[in-house]
Amino acid sequence: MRYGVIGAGAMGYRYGVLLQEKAGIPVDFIETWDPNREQVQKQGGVYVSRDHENRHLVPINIYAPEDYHGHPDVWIVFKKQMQLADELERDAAAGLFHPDQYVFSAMNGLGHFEKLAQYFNPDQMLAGTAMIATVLNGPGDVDFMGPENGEAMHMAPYNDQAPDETMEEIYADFQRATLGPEMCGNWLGMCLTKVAFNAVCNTLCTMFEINMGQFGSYPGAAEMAEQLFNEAHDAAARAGIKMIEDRGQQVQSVLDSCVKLKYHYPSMYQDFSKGRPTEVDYINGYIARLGRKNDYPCRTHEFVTHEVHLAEQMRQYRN
Ligand SMILES: NC(=O)C1=CN([C@@H]2O[C@H](COP(=O)(O)OP(=O)(O)OC[C@H]3O[C@@H](n4cnc5c(N)ncnc54)[C@H](OP(=O)(O)O)[C@@H]3O)[C@@H](O)[C@H]2O)C=CC1
Ligand SMILES: CC(C)(CO)C(=O)C(=O)O
Repeated sequence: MRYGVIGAGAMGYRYGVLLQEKAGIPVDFIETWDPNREQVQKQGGVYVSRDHENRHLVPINIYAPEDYHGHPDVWIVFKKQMQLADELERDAAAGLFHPDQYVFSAMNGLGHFEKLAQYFNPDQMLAGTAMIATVLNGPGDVDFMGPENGEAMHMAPYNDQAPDETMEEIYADFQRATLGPEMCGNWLGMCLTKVAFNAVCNTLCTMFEINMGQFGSYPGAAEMAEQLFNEAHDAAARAGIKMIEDRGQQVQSVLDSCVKLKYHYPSMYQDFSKGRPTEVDYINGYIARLGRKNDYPCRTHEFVTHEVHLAEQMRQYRN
C-alpha cells in the first residue's frame, strides 16, 4: 500500500520515515509550512537523528498540496489540533482526498476525528495514540527520541467494529515499520486514556519548563498525577466512556514514561518554548468540558488550562 503523510513535522516524519526505511513502503509527504518543505527540497531530504546521534539525510518526496497528484491508499495525519481544519480544507480544495482512501491519525488531544469525518468515510478511519517521543529541531531536521524498537502505539477502528482487511494491512505495515502497534476496540476510551496521560505529562512539564525525567524526579509527581487522573476518570465514567487503563495503571505509566523518556520535552513544551499556542484546550480543556457536560466539574483541569493560557500570554513580558 502507498501512504501519504499530511504534516511533515516531528510525528509525520517519524511515521513516514520508519514506514519508508524499515518497511520499504512508498511514502509521500504533504506540507503546508513553506520553510520546512523548501529546506527538505534544498537539502534533498530530511535529517534524522536518534537521541541526538547518527544524524543522517533520508531522501523523501515532499509537496505542497496544490503540487501533489498522487493517490495514496492511506493518509496519515499529524498536525497540531488548531491547524487541522484549515489543513483539511486546503487539501480537499487541492483534490487530495478520494472515496477509496483510509485515514489514520494519532494526534494528541480530542476533536480531530469529527473534522476528519467531514472528508472521510467513518468506516475507513482509524484512531490512534502514540507513546512515541519526537522533536522537530527545525525545518527538515527531526530527532527520534528513545531506543530503536522502543516505539509503542494503539490503534482502533473509528466505527468500533472489528478491523477490516485494509486496517489489518495498515496494522501489519506499522508492525514492519517498528512502530509497535497494538490493535484495540473502543477508540474513544483509547484516545481519552492518552488525553489523560498528556494532561499530566505535557501540561505540567510545559508549565514548569522541564523534561519528563525532571518531573518524574519530584517526590510529589505520583500524587499530582493521581489528582488529575481521578478527575479525568470520574468525568469519563459519568460520560459512559470506558478507559483502557485504570487510574493506578495510568499513574504507573506516567512514572515509567518519565524514566523511559526522561530527556523528552513533551510536544506541548516544544510549542510553548517556541512562542506558539499550545494544544491545552484539546487536552485538559477537553476533560474539563466533558466533566461540565456531565455535571461533574473537573476543577483541577479547569484551573490548569487557565494556568497554561496565562503562561502563554505572559511570554510577551519576557526578555
Ligand atoms: N512530538 C511528539 O513527541 C508527539 C506529538 N504528538 C501529537 O502529534 C501531533 C503533531 O505534533 P508534532 O509532530 O509534534 O508537531 P509538528 O512538529 O508538526 O509541529 C507543528 C507545526 O508547528 C510549527 N513548527 C514546528 N516546528 C517549528 C519550528 N522549529 N519553527 C517554527 N515553527 C515550527 C509548524 O507550523 P506553523 O508554521 O503553522 O506554526 C509545524 O507545521 C500533535 O497533535 C501532537 O500533540 C503525539 C505524540 C508525540
Ligand atoms: C511523547 C509523549 C507521550 C510525551 O508525553 C507525547 O505525547 C508528547 O510529547 O506529546
